[in-house]
Order: sequence, then C-alpha cells, then structure tokens
Amino acid sequence: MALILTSQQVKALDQTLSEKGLLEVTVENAGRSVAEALHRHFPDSRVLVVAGKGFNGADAVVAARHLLALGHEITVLAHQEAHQDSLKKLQVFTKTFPLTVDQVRHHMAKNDVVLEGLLGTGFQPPLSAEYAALIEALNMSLKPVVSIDLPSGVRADVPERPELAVRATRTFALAGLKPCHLFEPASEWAGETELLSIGVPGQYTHQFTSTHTVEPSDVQQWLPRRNQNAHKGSAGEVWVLGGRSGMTGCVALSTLAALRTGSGLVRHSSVVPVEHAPAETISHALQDWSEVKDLPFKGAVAVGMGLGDQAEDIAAMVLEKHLPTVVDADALQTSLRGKGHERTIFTPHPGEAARMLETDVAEVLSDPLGAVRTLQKQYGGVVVLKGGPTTIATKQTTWVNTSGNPGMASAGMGDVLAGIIASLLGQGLSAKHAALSGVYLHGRAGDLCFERHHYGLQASDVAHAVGPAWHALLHGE
Ligand SMILES: NC(=O)C1=CN([C@@H]2O[C@H](COP(=O)(O)OP(=O)(O)OC[C@H]3O[C@@H](n4cnc5c(N)ncnc54)[C@H](OP(=O)(O)O)[C@@H]3O)[C@@H](O)[C@H]2O)[C@H](O)CC1
Ligand SMILES: [K+]
Repeated sequence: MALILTSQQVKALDQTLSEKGLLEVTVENAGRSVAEALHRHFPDSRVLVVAGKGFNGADAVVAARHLLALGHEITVLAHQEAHQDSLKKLQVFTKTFPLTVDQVRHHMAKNDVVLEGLLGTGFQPPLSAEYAALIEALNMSLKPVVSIDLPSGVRADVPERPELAVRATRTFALAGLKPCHLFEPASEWAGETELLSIGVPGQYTHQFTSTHTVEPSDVQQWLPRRNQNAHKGSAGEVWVLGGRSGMTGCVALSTLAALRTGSGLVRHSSVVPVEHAPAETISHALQDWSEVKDLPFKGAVAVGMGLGDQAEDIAAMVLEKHLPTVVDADALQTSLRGKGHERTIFTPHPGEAARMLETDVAEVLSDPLGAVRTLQKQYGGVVVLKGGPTTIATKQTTWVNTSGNPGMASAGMGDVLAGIIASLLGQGLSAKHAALSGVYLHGRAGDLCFERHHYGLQASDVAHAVGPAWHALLHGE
C-alpha cells in the first residue's frame, strides 16, 4: 500500500526518526534506494549529481557514494552548505565541485543522466534567485533528469502549476507519495513516479498519515463471491431513482452498469418513461415523485441522476429509510448536510463538490484531499470525489484511486460509476468497500476500454467492461 504524506507529516516523521536515533540510517537508506533505482533504469550511465543544502541534498550525496559502488562514473556538484557528514564520507572516494550554474552547464554535457536533489519537501516559495538559476539550467538538459523525492521547485502538497520547477523525466518518491505526485498539473513535472522504500518502520509512518492509495489486492479481497447455487434473488438488488424529460439516458446507464456489475435484479423508477433501459430491468413508473416513499425498496438505491430540481427532496426521503444508498448528481445539494449515514455514499464531481462546499471548483481542485475530507465531515457517510484521480473519504481514512484515464472524461461516466457502486452495495458490501471497489473497477474497466477506443470511449463501453476488468483483477492479468 502506498502511503500519502504531506510536507508537515514528513517533518513530523523526521523529528520522530531523529528522536529515535534513526534519521542518519534513514538518509543512508534513502540514498542507497535512489542509487539502486537509478542503476536499474540507467545501467552503466555517467551521472551528474546535484546536491542542495537540505536533506534532499543529503540523499543525493549518499546516492552518489552508492552509485560509485555500483560502478557508475559520477560528477558531484554540492552546495557549499550541503550536509557535511555525508559529503565527507563521499569525499574519501571522489572529489566534489561547487554547485554553480556554470558547473551545471559544463558537466551536464559530459554525463548521460542528471540526478537532482536540490529541494524536496522542505521547499518554501518563492525560489531564491540562486536556486531559480540552477533549475533553469537543469531544464536546459537534453539528458534525462531524475528528481529525488519531488522535482525541485514543486510544492509537495500543492497540485497547482509551479512557478518554476525541474521538469523531471523520472521521480523517485521517498517513504510515501506526496499530493504533487498524484494531482495535475503539478504531477506533470514529475514524469514517471516510482515510490521507493527507505526502511522507515511502519509504526512511525502510520502514526502520521491515514491517507493511501486504493490497492488492487485489497479490492480483490472485498469483491463479492458467489456459491454454485446462486440465483437472481441471492445476487443483490438495485433500485435507480432518476431521470426527467430528455434526461433518461442517465438511468439507462446506471441500470446497465448495475447489471454488468452482477446485480441479480435491477429496477428503476421515474416520472417519465425511461427509454433504452436494458430489457433485463424492471420499471416501476411513478405519477409523482412523492410516491417514492411507498416503494417496496430492497437492496441498494441509487438516487439523483438526471432527476432535476426535486432530487434533493427525494434523496432526503430515501436517506431517512436507512437503506444502502448512492446519492449522485442533482441530489448533491447543501440541504443534505449531516444526512449521510453509515450506508450512504455521496459521489460528487468537482463542480458538485464546490456546490456542496459553497466554494468554487478551483478551490476544490487546489486541494482535493482536503475537499473530500471536509465533505465527509459535513455530509457524513462515505464521499467519493470524482476526478483524475478520484479521492475517497470515510470518517477515519482517505484514499486516492490510481486506475482510470483521461479518455473517461465523457458524459454518463458518473452514472456508470453510481450504478457500479450501487450494485456492490446491493451485493452486500459495506459502504467503504463498495465505494473503493467500485471506483477501482470503474477505472480499471476504463483502462481496458482506453486500449481499444482511446479518447472515443463511451460510458456504456465502461459498463460493458466491468466484467472483463473484474476477471482480469482476479486472475492477475
Ligand atoms: N521522512 C522522510 O521521508 C525522509 C526524507 N528525507 C529527504 O529530506 C527531504 C526534506 O529535507 P529538508 O531538509 O526538510 O528539506 P529540503 O531538502 O527539501 O529543503 C530544505 C533546504 O532548502 C532550502 N530552501 C527552502 N526553500 C527555499 C527556497 N524557496 N529557495 C531556496 N532555498 C530554499 C532551505 O534553506 P533555508 O535557507 O531556507 O533554510 C533548506 O536548506 C525530503 O524531500 C527527502 O528528500 C530524508 O532523507 C530523511 C527521511
Ligand atoms: K528534488
């Protein structure tokens, strides 16, 4: 499981490691892990190592010593205030040069790859003129640039576009991923990100963060399993409430997705005829939305998709019944604050999240992890904040999902997700497991479709690909 750490949490972790006498060995581990990873990607390369004055620079200096041991030719440019103990250990084996723009330019041409440890989680903007000039020089490199922990100039916790930062080919994140590795646009500066273990004992890291990635191996454990004698009555039910004139496709997509995720029975209700709903679904037509309160619900409910103005009232009515419920789209309104219970899942996209938080979309996107946590606190239940990537919050924990792709930015994709999650709820999963497994499967199905349809993939393609994605997950494909 990949942990996600903020710069404050790294600072607190460093403090603990220092108190336990483990900081020095952790920096040694970090440097060795970086050297071994670089060696894997660029065997036999000549490496220019650039070391700043903080611990990010210390990692670079330690990495240089291990690169030497692995047989690499190296050139080290170290800041005059670089970590002295590490530097002394290195200077036993090789000469180092002062860190200046001229030296960077001169040595860059003679090496095959640049390893930069100028700034990591300790960076506080604005950049000094000295570091800005060094970063500009590094960005002129025609050779691959590898960043230690994060590209220098990027703020670890802030997904926003950095003013000036190293454009890395590859980034070795240390101990945990940082928000800047996961969220655009900052993540674009990191190139390919790889998380390296630096041997920090789990009890210390877990003490500081309860945010991590959704792991396929966990999803595999959570997904429902069937006996040989399963029948439609034992495979879970879903009831979709949504649609209005001209907006019935949402219901068709949600019901399709629920069927494709394995629900034994899928029903839908609306005040208008739902065209194109799969033949396998059952329609309970309504004269008026107030009839919802008398519907004989079984299994899980998904409410809100294409429903229009009355969605929040209908959702409130359903929430009072304490059924496993997905609240989506038009139902995601401020009147539902505090109404989520342990079997509720709210599924806003950033626009809906902004409405629920009474803020703007830019604010949500500037801190998706903070936004999903605040939504959970205000609304209760489980919150799925859709995006690239989607974040999920329960009362205790926050997750980031890494399956999925930009081809999924198209109409109806949210309706499909709501149908998948509702189906898993109806098959007996808890809200937490249904939300996490549903989000993961949706993304994984999208990834299968992307191979075939690229940006032309449609929401219904994703619904049809849930089975193959599930199968691939179980069979390690
Ligand atoms: N627990 C872990 O995950 C470990 C991570 N490690 C590595 O340590 C860095 C964080 O190290 P830290 O020393 O806290 O910070 P940095 O190296 O990122 O940067 C601090 C130095 O940079 C200078 N600085 C800060 N902002 C600016 C700026 N705007 N312009 C110029 N210089 C700046 C700052 O100088 P000051 O003069 O401001 O003090 C610092 O000298 C983490 O990213 C990992 O790489 C460890 O290996 C151990 C465990
Ligand atoms: K760096």
